[in-house]
Amino acid sequence: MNQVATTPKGKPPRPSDRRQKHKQARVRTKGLYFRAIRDAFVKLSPKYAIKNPVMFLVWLGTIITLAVTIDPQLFGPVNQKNPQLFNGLLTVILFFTVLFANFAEAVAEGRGKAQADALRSSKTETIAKKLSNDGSVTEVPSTTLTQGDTVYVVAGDIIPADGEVIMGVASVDESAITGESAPVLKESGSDVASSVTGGTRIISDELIVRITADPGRGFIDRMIALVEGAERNKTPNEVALTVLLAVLSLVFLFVVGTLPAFAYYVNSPVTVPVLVALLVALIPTTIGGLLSAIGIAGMDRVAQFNVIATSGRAVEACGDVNTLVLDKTGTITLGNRLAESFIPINGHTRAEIANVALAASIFDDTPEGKSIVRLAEKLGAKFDLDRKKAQGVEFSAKTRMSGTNLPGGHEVRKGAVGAIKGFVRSRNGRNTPELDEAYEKVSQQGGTPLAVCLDNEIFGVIYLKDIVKPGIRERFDQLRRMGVRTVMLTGDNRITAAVIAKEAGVDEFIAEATPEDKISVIQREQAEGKLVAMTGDGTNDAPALAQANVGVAMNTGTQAAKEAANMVDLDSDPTKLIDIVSIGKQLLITRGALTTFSIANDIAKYFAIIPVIFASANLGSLNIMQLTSVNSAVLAALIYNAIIIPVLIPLALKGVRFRPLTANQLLQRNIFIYGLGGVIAPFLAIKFLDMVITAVGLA
Ligand SMILES: Nc1ncnc2c1ncn2[C@@H]1O[C@H](COP(=O)(O)OP(=O)(O)OP(=O)(O)O)[C@@H](O)[C@H]1O
Ligand SMILES: [K+]
Ligand SMILES: [Mg+2]
Repeated sequence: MNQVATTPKGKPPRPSDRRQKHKQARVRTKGLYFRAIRDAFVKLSPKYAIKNPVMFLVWLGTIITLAVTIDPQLFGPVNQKNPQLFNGLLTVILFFTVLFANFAEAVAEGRGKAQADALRSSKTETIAKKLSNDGSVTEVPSTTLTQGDTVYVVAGDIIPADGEVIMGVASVDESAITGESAPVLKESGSDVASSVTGGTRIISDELIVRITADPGRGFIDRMIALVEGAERNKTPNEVALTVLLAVLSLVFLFVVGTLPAFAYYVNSPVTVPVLVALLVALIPTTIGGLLSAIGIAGMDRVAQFNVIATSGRAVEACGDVNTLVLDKTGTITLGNRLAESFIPINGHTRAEIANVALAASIFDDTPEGKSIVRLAEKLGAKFDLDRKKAQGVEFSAKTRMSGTNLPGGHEVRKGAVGAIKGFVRSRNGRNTPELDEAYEKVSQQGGTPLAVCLDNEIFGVIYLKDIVKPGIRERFDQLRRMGVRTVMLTGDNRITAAVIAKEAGVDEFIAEATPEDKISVIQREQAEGKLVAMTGDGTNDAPALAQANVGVAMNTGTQAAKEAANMVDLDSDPTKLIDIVSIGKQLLITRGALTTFSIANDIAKYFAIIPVIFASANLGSLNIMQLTSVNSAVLAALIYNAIIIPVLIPLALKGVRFRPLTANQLLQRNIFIYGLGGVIAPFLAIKFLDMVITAVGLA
């Protein structure tokens, strides 16, 4: 198996349609609506109903109208013919209004619940081979494993719990969580490939794993809770809107409450059921009924992209993001930085630099290191020394070099040109203009130059080739139109960074960045009041992921990175951050549009019904809509009020059509469409329903 291809950097970006497809296959949508209907009734219980103040008020109204259906004289004598028919119809309509709102939420939750079922079925209890300190193996149920235990797994076994590989190399089938059937290579020591997830299956070789999660606290457990919505808390924006809607409802309660006095004064008495109807027509039931569905659907849309958000708050925060911090290699570029050629300098031959580069890379496990070994061997280079006598010097983002300490005190190194210059200088070596020429030549092409040295002598430059992902420029343009600034952060040199930044069209770049720089860039943006999103995979990304307002960790990343982030991308595709930001924006826009529509609707309903109620007080000239009677006007308004909820469910779930515009442009556009539409729609619908009701003789 090609090891390079299994690393996240080497993984090609996948078209989103493929992502969508395999995801849908996992979730059985059959029975989704049946289940939602059942759940809509379950949610009638006061325990749930009270969480939505607007709909709770409608629920209370239903009980009042039911009471006056049973006893029309409950609130005093009424002189109305057949009050029971009107009150009964009203009760049914109000009941359906509540039911429709419950249904909207239940449909939104449905997909997550189905997904949770699928995940649960993959969570079978297994027998784990637990290792004791003395090396003996005991078989224990996987549910008894706790943090710090060590287990042994071999081909065919299910990995019993989340953990880090501490010994061995093996391929693992992670389709239970990612839906992707291609096996993933896991090995100890690697920053990105050492974490394993309980419930996945090892398909070759064997591993020793240190357990990192207590029972019931593993990744799959958390995923189940998340997709099921068990841990769904209202986001701050949602809470604020709920409060606003509740306050608005109280204001209308007050308005409607003072109406009888006014009606009495103009000698046009109104009955209690009409007051209830008027209240329900006025309070923002449309958005009240759809609000939580919009939020759940937003999280679900992120899940469709195979990204697990730890909270709705995280998805929503995406909608407010102003700055996107991205690294270069693997995010903006394809990232399978492979050695393309050796450029010898200072009178050395290609064979010489190939030999030194090979010696500097034999212990280097990074994709870059392995590709250098392959190229050098292809050119005939050999490492003749006893490997046991040599010692690898690992690459670190801080030193920006790696290499080997050879017997006899000789040191071979390769790394960023600046780093190698410093290394050679400290050993009294010389730097030549030839080096700068080679370095610039590679950088101008957007490649990464690595200088190669033996002790204080530089042999030349390795050209690591990398190319900008196709289509990335258009995506950054799109983000810019949405008002999102992109900042590229790279450990690479200034020239390479500038070339790639220009080609990709990022707004700003920072070259030769250390891991600490990532945090300080995020903090700097936040200090200016910006909301920052970033993606990362390594342990050294964890602090920056935690610092960012939206942190997306790669699933191939370390446990630390995944815990610090508020989203995990199961496909480990760093560019997905761009999609997530779009989804978050769409969520906020959808909520805003439907709120505008709902409130415009209610105002229109007010002007439709009020004149009819006061018709007998010689205010009939206000009845511009020429509605037939109080009863038919009220029934028409309330039928519209109920029906509009299920009509808008698809829009709430799918989100309003999204265009990359700035927040201001969008606001203006939406106020125009949804505000104006919200005023006109009820007039047309109520007039039509009034005619139908009159024609069939219901009022
Ligand atoms: N295996 C390696 N051995 C020696 N030097 C390396 C190796 N890999 C990278 N370098 C050098 O170290 C620099 C920093 O690499 P690193 O992978 O940390 O970059 P980064 O900060 O992650 O940024 P980006 O991923 O955007 O390039 C590289 O530009 C390169 O010059
Ligand atoms: K309403
Ligand atoms: Mg990197």
